[in-house]
Amino acid sequence: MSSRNPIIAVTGSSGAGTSTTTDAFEHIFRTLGITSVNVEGDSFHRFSRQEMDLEKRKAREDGTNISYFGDKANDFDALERLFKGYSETGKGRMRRYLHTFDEAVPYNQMPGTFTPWEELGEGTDILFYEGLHGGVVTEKNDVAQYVDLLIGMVPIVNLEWIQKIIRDTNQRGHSREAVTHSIVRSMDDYINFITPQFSRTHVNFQRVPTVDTSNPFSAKAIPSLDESFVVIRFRESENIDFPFYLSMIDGAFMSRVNTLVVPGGKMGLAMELILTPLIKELMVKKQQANQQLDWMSDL
Ligand SMILES: Nc1ncnc2c1ncn2[C@@H]1O[C@H](COP(=O)(O)OP(=O)(O)OP(=O)(O)O)[C@@H](O)[C@H]1O
Ligand SMILES: O=C(CO)[C@H](O)[C@H](O)COP(=O)(O)O
Repeated sequence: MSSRNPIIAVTGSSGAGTSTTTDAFEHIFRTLGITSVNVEGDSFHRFSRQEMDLEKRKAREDGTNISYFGDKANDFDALERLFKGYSETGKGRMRRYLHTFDEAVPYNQMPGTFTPWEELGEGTDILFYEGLHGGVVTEKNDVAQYVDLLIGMVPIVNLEWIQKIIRDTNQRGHSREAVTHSIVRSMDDYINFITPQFSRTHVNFQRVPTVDTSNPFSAKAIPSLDESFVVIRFRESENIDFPFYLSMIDGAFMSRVNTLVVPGGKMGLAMELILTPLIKELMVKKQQANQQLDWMSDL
């Protein structure tokens, strides 16, 4: 963690809604006049789509497994290096993984490829990461230690699968069977690398549908926000102004001493009310750390 160069990470599985959540953060950054550098977790995959297909085939032949949730297919060293480097110097390197033709055409590349690495950070206030591994800890890597504000985006698993299946078939050109197969193939890594992160987060936003999602593999549409509630769990409940949230968010209630539940339609408002003071606090600490540094260099 670093007061001078804070890192915010939204972590969640594929299809959980981390990209969608970025809009809420960008809105808060704009309102507070914060310049952020946005890093997409998928850019730390080790392989292009074509290479990954080959790796999957090799793993099948060896009787092993590889998935985008695990350490074989992602470069946790590089992710940890970026977080460490940014927290120390406010700089680092990033690239993008291009999923669709719409994303790839401006770069004159094919979907499933990476853009070249580029330098980032100069003149930014905050690094904002959204992706699969913002809170990952393994025997070899500890990415979570550098994150100042870690947010979990975690729909209940049936909803997560529906979101993934519908997004991957409609927007990324995969067949329903291929997406289903990738969910099955990823299960071990899901349990070992993805879910443990949600016990390290400062706040989790868990969307729970109020419509039947019992067969996610046959779902035709994503339950809407109005067809869901959002369960918001805080790691520490001291200093959290629950009475304020309850008075501001129509239909909100507490289900546990550290857990607020809001109607799905109020998710954006809840995110703004909850995250704005946390982000402001990071900025105040940043300012204080910089003032201290200036003061020391004047001595
Ligand atoms: N709160 C929500 N209400 C309705 N649909 C949602 C919500 N959040 C996400 N979705 C839908 O779920 C799908 C997946 O969301 P998104 O692309 O943000 O996931 P992601 O976590 O960024 O996935 P990946 O890491 O694989 O890119 C999208 O089609 C998005 O529109
Ligand atoms: O969302 C994902 C992981 O977060 C994708 O499964 C991964 O990025 C590979 O993408 P594609 O299937 O478009 O090649």
